[in-house]
Amino acid sequence: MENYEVLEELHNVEAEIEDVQEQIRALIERQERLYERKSELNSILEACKESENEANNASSSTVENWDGPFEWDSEAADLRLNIFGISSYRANQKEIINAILSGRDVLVIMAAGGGKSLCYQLPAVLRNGIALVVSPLLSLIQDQVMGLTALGIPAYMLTSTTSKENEKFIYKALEKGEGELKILYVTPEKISKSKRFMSKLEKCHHAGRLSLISIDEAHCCSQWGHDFRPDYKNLGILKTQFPNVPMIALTATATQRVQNDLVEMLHIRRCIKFVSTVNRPNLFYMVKEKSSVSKVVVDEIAEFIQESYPNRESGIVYCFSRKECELVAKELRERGISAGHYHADMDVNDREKVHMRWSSNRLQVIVGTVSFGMGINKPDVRFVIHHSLSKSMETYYQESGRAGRDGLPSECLLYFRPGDVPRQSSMVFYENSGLQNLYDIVRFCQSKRQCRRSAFFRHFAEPLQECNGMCDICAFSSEVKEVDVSRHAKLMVSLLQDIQASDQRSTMLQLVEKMKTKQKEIGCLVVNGTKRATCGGADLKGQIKRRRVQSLALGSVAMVGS
Ligand SMILES: Nc1ncnc2c1ncn2[C@@H]1O[C@H](COP(=O)(O)OP(=O)(O)OP(=O)(O)O)[C@@H](O)[C@H]1O
Repeated sequence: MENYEVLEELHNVEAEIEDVQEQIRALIERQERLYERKSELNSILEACKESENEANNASSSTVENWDGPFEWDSEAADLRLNIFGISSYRANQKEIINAILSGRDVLVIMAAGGGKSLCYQLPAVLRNGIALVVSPLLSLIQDQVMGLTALGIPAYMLTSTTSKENEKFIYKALEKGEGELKILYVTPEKISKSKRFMSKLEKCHHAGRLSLISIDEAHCCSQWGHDFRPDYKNLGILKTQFPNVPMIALTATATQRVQNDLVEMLHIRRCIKFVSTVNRPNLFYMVKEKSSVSKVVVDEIAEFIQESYPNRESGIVYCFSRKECELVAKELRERGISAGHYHADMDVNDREKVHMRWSSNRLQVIVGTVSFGMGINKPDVRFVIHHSLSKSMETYYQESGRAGRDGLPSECLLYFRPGDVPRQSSMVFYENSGLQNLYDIVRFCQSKRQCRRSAFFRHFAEPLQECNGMCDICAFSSEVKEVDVSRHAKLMVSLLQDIQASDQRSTMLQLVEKMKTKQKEIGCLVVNGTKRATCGGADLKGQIKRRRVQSLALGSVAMVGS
């Protein structure tokens, strides 16, 4: 081949590469627009399904004035003030209570700390008979029973920890109406596994003494929710067996899909729905870049706590793994912060001890995995720090929402680094929409422009509200410099495709090394257009591989780009 021929072909190839790059750029832009449109369409679809459901259930769309007046108004007000010690209702509480007392089934979506408990506890006290409350966690139940007992309300629980004596008392109260019992808490397992309990409940109902049924943390019914509990699936039996007993289902968060799902599963299609805003105006949301050096991350967290909370105000630090959680707690202690770890691998007594020490302010910080979750009722948690990102927007909303339940200003700080994405993606890979949910929160973390609060509104399909400078984006919106990293991204994708085509495996760090070598090799950044791996084939293995490649690409592109 002559020199001039080589040069000519080189020019042609370069021109073609430029052409391909242009096309890729256009395609990526189009893909971005399509993603946005897809999410808009999904929201519209959910809204359509919702209005269809409402049209089918004519009664739930009937506008009724749940504000009153009702015949029980003064008795309810008296109980609220003199038994519960609450001077006025919060948003929706009165309406929910009235709907329940009118005998209707009710679905309540109310943010953490909004005051859901009063919505079923007050009607339970006001109505004759016994109210059944299904709640997912022993600790949650214990807290509630303790609180009610302190108010002088006869509340009991029937769980594995109930003494024989109390069990006898409860069964007598259910069967014969003897003794004073107003509110009975059980876990969902009791409903699905104890025939004896169900038969006593049947007798109670038969005698007209079952006043209402409350399903707490109702999102656990839906496998689309963030805390699915298989035993919640069987709770539909309650409405089937006791159709005329009003049921109230309560949760802090439920997307439209979860709401539809749980209404179906609990057989309360004609329920009245009360949806309060997801907005927690007292929470300040911020995302910080996480160093790849773990010591630096702990240094920063310790500094944040010591500087912002010198009076040992309470906080939570969420970690990804049990090991990490023990290590971070130890390192915080070494930096002078009183911290204890909490995870599912610990002995129940040790776990309970840490929880109690933290609840009574003897421990400032609890460093936990996701298992430190539902049932945390501490109202004065001033900060929730995520040492690693959560697996979805919903989970993050729930976990960060444990801050500031007393309504006072509190902070939610999330440490994000792209390198944390693959370890989360391997955990959520087999969950319904697991990767999709993970990528939503990755977008939340990587966003340099969108108000954090508005991201929650969009996620829960709620109209936007003012943030009032209560997130890092709105408070410190500095100049965002745009850098075009598409060439890096293309190179990375081509590397991943090569790896996939040759059936190799690679960690994130190996990938970064490969990327650096490749960049050195070629001296400039071009896409290897000729070595395209075939991603076709509808078999599961192929799909799984493709999704792995996508998930790696998402983390590593950002890593190299940053
Ligand atoms: N109307 C009210 N006025 C003042 N305080 C209230 C009112 N209603 C409830 N509270 C208080 O607010 C706090 C939170 O209430 P509650 O525990 O019922 O919240 P929740 O909605 O169940 O939250 P979570 O989902 O986090 O469990 C409690 O201390 C409760 O006594």
